[in-house]
Amino acid sequence: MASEGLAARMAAVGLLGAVLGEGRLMAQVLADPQGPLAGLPPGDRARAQRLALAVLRHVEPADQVLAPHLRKSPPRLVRDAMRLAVVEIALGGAAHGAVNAAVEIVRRGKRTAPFAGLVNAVLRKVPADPFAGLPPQRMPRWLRQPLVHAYGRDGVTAMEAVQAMTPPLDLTLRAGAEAPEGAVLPTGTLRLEEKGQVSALPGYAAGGWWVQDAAAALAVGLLAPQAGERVLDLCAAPGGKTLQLAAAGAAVTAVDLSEPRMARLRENLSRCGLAADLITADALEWQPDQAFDAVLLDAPCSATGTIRRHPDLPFVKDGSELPALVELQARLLDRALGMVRPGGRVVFCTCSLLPDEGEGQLAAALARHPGLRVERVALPGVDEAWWTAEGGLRLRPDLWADRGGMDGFFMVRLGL
Ligand SMILES: C[S@@+](CC[C@H](N)C(=O)[O-])C[C@H]1O[C@@H](n2cnc3c(N)ncnc32)[C@H](O)[C@@H]1O
Repeated sequence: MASEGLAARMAAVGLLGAVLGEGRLMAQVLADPQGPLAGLPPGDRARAQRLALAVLRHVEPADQVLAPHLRKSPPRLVRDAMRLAVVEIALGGAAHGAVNAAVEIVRRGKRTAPFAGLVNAVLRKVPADPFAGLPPQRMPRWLRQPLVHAYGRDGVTAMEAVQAMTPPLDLTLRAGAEAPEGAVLPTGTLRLEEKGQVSALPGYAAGGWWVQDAAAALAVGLLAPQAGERVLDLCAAPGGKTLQLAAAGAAVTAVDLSEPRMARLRENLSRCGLAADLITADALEWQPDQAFDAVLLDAPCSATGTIRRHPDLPFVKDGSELPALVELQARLLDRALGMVRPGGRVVFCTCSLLPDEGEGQLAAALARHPGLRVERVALPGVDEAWWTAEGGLRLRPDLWADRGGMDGFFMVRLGL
């Protein structure tokens, strides 16, 4: 008899194979119509995704639990099925269900079936609290090293502890909007612990809120758009910040290179009853007719600040894209500075933990543009300690750790 939840667990193991075995990003695998979730009902899809993400947050400790019981490494699918069972047990799932499912998944494959006995024997030895005393999963070396240099060993361990947690769901609210029940953070973001389906939450259809991490929501606060101002959102899609700018009453032009991402921005604007001028173009080439009062540049980056939401990233990326990204960010920032009127302002931000994509970009921009000033503005709920000596905001996953943390970001406002 197929055990309950088997289809979702098999799909989760399929997702793990795609990420850990084939080096594909989770977002790509989820969007693949032939991918491991093909044909699954929505509930199973969501469960499979949740389980795979949970395993990706704990691969290292799960392997530490399994290692003493394995003389040699079993085939990938067998290992992933065992990792899944260990993580389920660690997160409080019923051990018998998790173990039976892993055995069944392994039994179904011709090549893996001979390992069913081993899987059963090993998983029956897993204690009720398998991760007790184990450190959280570490970030890969290419990333950890510069982070230890920037934030110290304890700082990085604190970030890793938050990255091991399931992140809360953060919503940016419009004034007076109907919203689900949650905790309002000091910066105004509404935080929900229990997620479920986003589109089923109160107020979704009315469009009074949208999903956006608490840290990401601060960039628009820093820009402080005024009603009627002409604001350019450069690298805008899928548009969490575009919506904020439009909701503030600014006349927004949103530019992004990616048509599929722009389609999502269009949908988001339509659901929320907001408007912006959308332009699909390369920001390195596109030229506006007239300068803007303000520009928000949310530049493409390593996204290392979002690992708690995208735990696949450390297994897929190796840091080799970094030099090209750093160069692109600098070119985009120079473009942004050229599109704002004298006396205007630019906010530069990246969802990266790496100083090369944040503090380093600020230092380099100040050196390239001698007239540029860093502007600090009062932001409700923002701790004084989050500002850097140079006037940027350094946001880290371990800030508000007891409330569920926040994405890593660097942001700075520049005045011309
Ligand atoms: C960090 S994401 C932007 C997130 C967005 N601001 C938001 O709040 O939802 C970076 C974006 O930059 C876009 N991008 C990358 N290179 C670009 C370029 N040369 N010109 C325009 N957009 C670009 C990507 O398509 C991606 O959507």
